[in-house]
Amino acid sequence: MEPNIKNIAVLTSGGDAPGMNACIRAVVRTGVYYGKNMFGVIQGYQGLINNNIEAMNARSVSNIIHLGGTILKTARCLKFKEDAGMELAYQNLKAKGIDGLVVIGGDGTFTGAKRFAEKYDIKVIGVPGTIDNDLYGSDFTLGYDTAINTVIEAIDKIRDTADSHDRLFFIEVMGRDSGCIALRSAIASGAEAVLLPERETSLKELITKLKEGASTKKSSSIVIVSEGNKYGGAYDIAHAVKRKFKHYDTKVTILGHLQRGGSPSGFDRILGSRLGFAATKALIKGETLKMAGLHGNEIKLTNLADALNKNNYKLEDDLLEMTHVLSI
Ligand SMILES: Nc1ncnc2c1ncn2[C@@H]1O[C@H](COP(=O)(O)OP(=O)(O)O)[C@@H](O)[C@H]1O
Ligand SMILES: O=P(O)(O)OC[C@H]1O[C@](O)(COP(=O)(O)O)[C@@H](O)[C@@H]1O
Ligand SMILES: [Mg+2]
Repeated sequence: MEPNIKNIAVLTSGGDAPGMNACIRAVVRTGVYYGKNMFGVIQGYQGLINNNIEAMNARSVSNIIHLGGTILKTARCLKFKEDAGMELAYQNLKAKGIDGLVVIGGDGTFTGAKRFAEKYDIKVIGVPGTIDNDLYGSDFTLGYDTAINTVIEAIDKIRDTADSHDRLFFIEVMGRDSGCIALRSAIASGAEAVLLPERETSLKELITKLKEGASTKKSSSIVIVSEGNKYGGAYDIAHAVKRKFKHYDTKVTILGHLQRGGSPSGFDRILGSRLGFAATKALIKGETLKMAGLHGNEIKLTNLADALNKNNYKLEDDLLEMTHVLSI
C-alpha cells in the first residue's frame, strides 16, 4: 500500500439506503487497519460545508452492521452545487489534512463527487448506495435488494386483501427515473402488469391486458406503477382506468418511504462491507474518480463518468419479457 493518503473521510449523501451502515463500518475499519486516520462527515455534503467532521475509530462503528438508515446522517444539499459551497467544503477538508474521501450515495452524489475531485486536490472514490439501482458499473447498488424485499412483503399483504375482495390494486413504488424496483418486485410478486419509466406501455395496452385477465377469470389484479413513469402516479393511472371500466373496484397504495427503511438484507450487509473495503483500499492505492461496484461476484472499479452515463444502464431483457409471459 502506498503511504501518500493519510487522512480519509467518509460520508453518506442523497437518499439513505439499507446497508450504508455496513459500508461505513467497513470503510472506517479498513482505513484503521491500514494505519490511516479516519473521519466521518455528518449529513453528507452539507456536513463538509458546515465543517461537521468527526474523528472515527474502530469502536465508532460497533453494533451498526444490522441497522438501516445511516449513522452519519444524510442530506440533499443545494449549496454544494454552487462553486462557493464546494470551495468551503474543500477548505474544511484541507484544514484537517483530509486527502481522501469515500462518498456513499447515488447519481446526484457522484455528479457532485466528480466535479469536486476534478476541481480540487482530493481523491474521491464512490460507493453506489441508493435503492434506485440507477448507476452503471454495479449489478446491484446498496439498499436495492432490501428495498425489493420490503416492497414484495407489502405487495404480498395487499394481494391477500385484493383477492378476498376481487379488487384491482395500483401500487406505486419508488425509483426517481428508474424502473428497477418496479420490474423486480413485479416479477417476484406475480403482478399482472407494470408501468416503467424506461418503457412505453400505453394505457390502452394496460387496459387490454386487464381485460384479458378478466376474460380468463382473474378475480383480482395487481398493477405496479413506478413513480417515474410518464403517465403519472398510481392515482392518475387508477383514475384513467376507472374512467374506462366503471365496474372495476380499484384501490391505490403508495408505498412511499417505508421502502427506504429497515434492517439491511444479508445481501446488502455483505455488499456494503465488500464495497466499503474495496473503495478504501482503492483510495489508499491512490485511485480517484472511480466507483467500486459489483460485477457478477467480483468487485471492480468503474470511472465515475461511466457510472453516471444513463445510456450504459439497462433493465434486464428477460425480466421485461417475463412481465408479459408469466402474467397471463
Ligand atoms: N451537479 C451537481 N453538482 C454538485 N453537487 C451535486 C450535483 N448534483 C447533485 N449534487 C449533490 O449530491 C447530493 C445528492 O444527490 P441526490 O440526487 O439528492 O441523491 P443521490 O445521490 O442519492 O442520487 C445533492 O443534494 C447535492 O448536494
Ligand atoms: O426522500 P425524498 O427526498 O422525498 O426523495 C425521494 C426519492 O429518493 C429515492 O427514494 C432514492 O433516490 P436517491 O437514492 O437518488 O436519493 C427515490 O426513489 C425517490 O424518488
Ligand atoms: Mg439518485
